[in-house]
Amino acid sequence: MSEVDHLEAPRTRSLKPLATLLPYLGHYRGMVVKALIFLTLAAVATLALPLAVRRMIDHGFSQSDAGFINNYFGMLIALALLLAFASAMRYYYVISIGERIVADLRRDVYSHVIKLSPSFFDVNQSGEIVSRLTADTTQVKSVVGATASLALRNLILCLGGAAMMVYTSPRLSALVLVAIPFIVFPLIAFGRSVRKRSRSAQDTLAEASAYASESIGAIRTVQAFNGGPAASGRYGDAIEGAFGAAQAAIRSRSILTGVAISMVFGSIAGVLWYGAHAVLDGSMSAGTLGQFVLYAVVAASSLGALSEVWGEIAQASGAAERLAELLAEVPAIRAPANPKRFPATAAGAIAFNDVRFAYPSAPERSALKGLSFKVEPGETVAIVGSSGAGKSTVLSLILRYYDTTAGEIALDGVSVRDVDPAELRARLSIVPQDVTIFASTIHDNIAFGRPNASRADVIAAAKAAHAHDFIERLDNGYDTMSGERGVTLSGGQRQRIAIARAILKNAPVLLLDEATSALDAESEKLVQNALDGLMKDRTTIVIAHRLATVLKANRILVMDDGRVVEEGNHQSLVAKGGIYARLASLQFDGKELAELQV
Ligand SMILES: Nc1ncnc2c1ncn2[C@@H]1O[C@H](COP(=O)(O)OP(=O)(O)OP(=O)(O)O)[C@@H](O)[C@H]1O
Repeated sequence: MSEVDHLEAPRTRSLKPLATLLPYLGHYRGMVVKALIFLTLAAVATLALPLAVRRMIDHGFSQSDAGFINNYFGMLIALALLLAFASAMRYYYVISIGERIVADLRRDVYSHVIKLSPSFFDVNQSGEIVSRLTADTTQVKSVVGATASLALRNLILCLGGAAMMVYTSPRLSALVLVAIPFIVFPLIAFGRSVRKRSRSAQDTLAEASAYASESIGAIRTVQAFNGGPAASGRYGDAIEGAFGAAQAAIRSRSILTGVAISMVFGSIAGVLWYGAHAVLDGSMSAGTLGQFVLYAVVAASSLGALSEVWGEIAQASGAAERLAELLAEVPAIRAPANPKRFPATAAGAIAFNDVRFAYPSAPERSALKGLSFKVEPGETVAIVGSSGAGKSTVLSLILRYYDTTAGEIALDGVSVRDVDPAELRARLSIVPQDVTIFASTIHDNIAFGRPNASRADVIAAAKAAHAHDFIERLDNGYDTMSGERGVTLSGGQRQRIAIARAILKNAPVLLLDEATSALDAESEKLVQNALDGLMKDRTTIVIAHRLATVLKANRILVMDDGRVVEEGNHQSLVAKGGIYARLASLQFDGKELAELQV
């Protein structure tokens, strides 16, 4: 599947997707074998119990032999102890395997998802992906753990019970055989409807979860627009929808259970009635009838249990399919088979050569339409242009979040497509407009691009970013936890953390998306000073929103509709009276501009 495809609800109804889990089980062969041994042992012990019961009825009671009774009771207790031990061990191994596998699966799915390119996240909601990571893996866990063992145990009991029924009394078994179609047919019919309804309940719930995670993530916007009641209403409707779907599944399932039990036990009563007559006319011993009935109960109740777990297994199969889909996503951006290397000493020269590009999620609309420009090593180039001109796209393509549709982008003379993306990104630092602060310490946030950096390096970077003073004033200094999204930090502080992060990474090329949000004069000055330090001796491409930035740039590229339409410095471009002059007069402080033009 290509990465731009939207993930869809699973279509298959088979249990095949569960095969995805086999390689995981394979890693724990020893545990699986032990689980199977104890499972079989427990089932065999259960099946042996009726044999002892029959002996007791036929011989024990009739001969009134106390020693005989003692023997059989001793056997019975030994069997019960074996059953208890085997069941305990089975539980231990089976549940451990379930937990182990789901841990592996979660780790693999997360490691895979984190490698997928931005184009995948353009079309798939992050809430839905997280729901797969948690809800779907949990469902798989319940199956690999409890449910699979329950199914297997009941299968053994059902088959073993049936075999022992035939062994005990072929005549009565033939009667049961006649009843089987009446039992199996409704099971199959209802089983299907249960599966269909459960899947729709699951899908509805996934949608509701995605909505909840989106609105909780944007809680400020929701509250600012008094969107709470509307959001609650929408979520409530979604949950009611999920409840309705679950209710339908429950209804089918309870009908299934009721029908199965009444068919099974109805048949048993019929057979018992026939058997009782056989005992009366002397053609069968009471013990044999008792043994047969016990086996019939074992076989029938395990069949009933099988019908119940079937629904769960089918649900987990759907979950496994969704996870398999996610694991099958191929990252759109990968390292070539034989990646080229950049020159050992990084100069930081960037060249766009007739680059054309349309976002994979909107292939019919070109974002860049033949863009060419060069940035020399150490140069600072400001990009300006109206909203939607393609400025952020330029940065995204240098970072190779996406591949160009046509044309080439080169760093230090090597096409970005020909190198390992990790090596490319090691040479680039980005300070984005919307800074991400992870729920971690300030130290870890600064060291995000260099996790092994020493405290001294982190402090040096923070000082250069003019962030040290405010960090020192926090309760725990560099060890202060920033909130889930760094909510405790102000906009200017967050930006300085991002600048410190970039300084610590010390890459030869700096990509800067200037924040449009108005910082107060003091913050702005601090951020600007921090940036000046960062831009020194580095190739810098900056999406400029401030007059100070364009004045400092060696060159200004003016973009419009995916192309460079003007190029020069501030004075020459203002003098030209074109797009830049118009943009500048709107965007930058009019008074300052007027002074400059004098
Ligand atoms: N992830 C995306 N998927 C699809 N289209 C996109 C995506 N990001 C941007 N675009 C489109 O590409 C075009 C260029 O967008 P870009 O973000 O590069 O503009 P910009 O000049 O940075 O604008 P702004 O100054 O408003 O940030 C726009 O038409 C935009 O709608």
